[in-house]
Amino acid sequence: AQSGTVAADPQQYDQAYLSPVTIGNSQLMLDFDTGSADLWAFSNETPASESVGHAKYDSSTGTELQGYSWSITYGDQSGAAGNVYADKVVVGGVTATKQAVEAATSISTSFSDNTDSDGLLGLAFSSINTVTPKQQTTFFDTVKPTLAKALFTCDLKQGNAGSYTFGYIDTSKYTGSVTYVPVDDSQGFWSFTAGGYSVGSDNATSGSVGVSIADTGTSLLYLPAAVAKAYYAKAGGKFDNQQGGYTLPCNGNAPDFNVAIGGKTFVVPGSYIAYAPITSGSQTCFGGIQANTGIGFNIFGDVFLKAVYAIFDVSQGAPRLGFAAQ
Ligand SMILES: CC[C@H](C)[C@H](NC(=O)[C@H](C)NC(=O)[C@@H](CCSC)NC[C@@H](N)Cc1ccccc1)C(=O)O
Repeated sequence: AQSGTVAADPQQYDQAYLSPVTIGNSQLMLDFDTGSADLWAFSNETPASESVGHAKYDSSTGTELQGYSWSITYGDQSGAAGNVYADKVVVGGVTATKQAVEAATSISTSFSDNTDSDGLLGLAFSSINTVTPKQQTTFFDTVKPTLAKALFTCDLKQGNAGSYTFGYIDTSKYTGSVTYVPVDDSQGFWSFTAGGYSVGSDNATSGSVGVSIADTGTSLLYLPAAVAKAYYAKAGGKFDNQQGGYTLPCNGNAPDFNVAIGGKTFVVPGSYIAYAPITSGSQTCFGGIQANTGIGFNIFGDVFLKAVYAIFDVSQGAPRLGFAAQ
């Protein structure tokens, strides 16, 4: 049975985390994304003008799935599209001998401009994979039957290399016990329900954060508008239309954000919420907590995930998420 671990290297401000992946004979840095289910990469089929500075998948090692195609759009209106190959994919020593690899023939500018990332490796449920005429499986679903345990874990860090594991839980990566919560995979996401919250030291959690997805491919923590408002009221922040979100002082006094999941309280340090100066050298920071307006659910992105050890587990049949403090 297979198991393995791979580094997750942070970009500036932990905007995204990139991991080395071998596809055929190509070495690429991919953004592992539990919020989508396509494995796509810059390729020899991507226009040169769109792939400057990127490593590219050389599809000559793959077997083209004739007549297959893919096209994906993300919440930030970015996206990509292209053709499909079956090829060998290796992540941290775990091998998928015939994985659907989606070679991009067109890519939106936000991906072309981010030269650290050579594509995405989707880890949501394969039910939202975009390949037609026959939907394909994610890397995790492809290797799942061969894994020692049908699960993968995520250990992201603030400003430091973290890791993903496949097939095993690294008990040295967390403290205390793991709290498991049920996952509703009906929309293809790792969706769970978060409970009450509190700001700073006042521990009387109030309200209910509600339906949330765990999304390693989203940088920030998107919460109900009322919760974001309550946080920034305590943090001395304000909604800045020009910045398109809440900002707060970068002065190191941002209060922690506490949220109950499965009856256990997890703490997002205030230092993660003073996310990044709005312009370099500014004393005003863009907030790591923003309102989920227009999304319809909360997104527990990297600002939250780097505060915990997360276990994406289908070993029990029904999918579940495990969280532990790190
Ligand atoms: C507007 C598109 C909606 C959101 C929907 N798409 C999705 O839900 C896709 C699969 N997932 C996503 O757009 C989001 C989760 C839902 S947010 C509304 N996760 C993937 C995102 N983090 C990938 C990414 C990584 C780096 C840079 C940018 C984007 C659809 O196709 O209908």
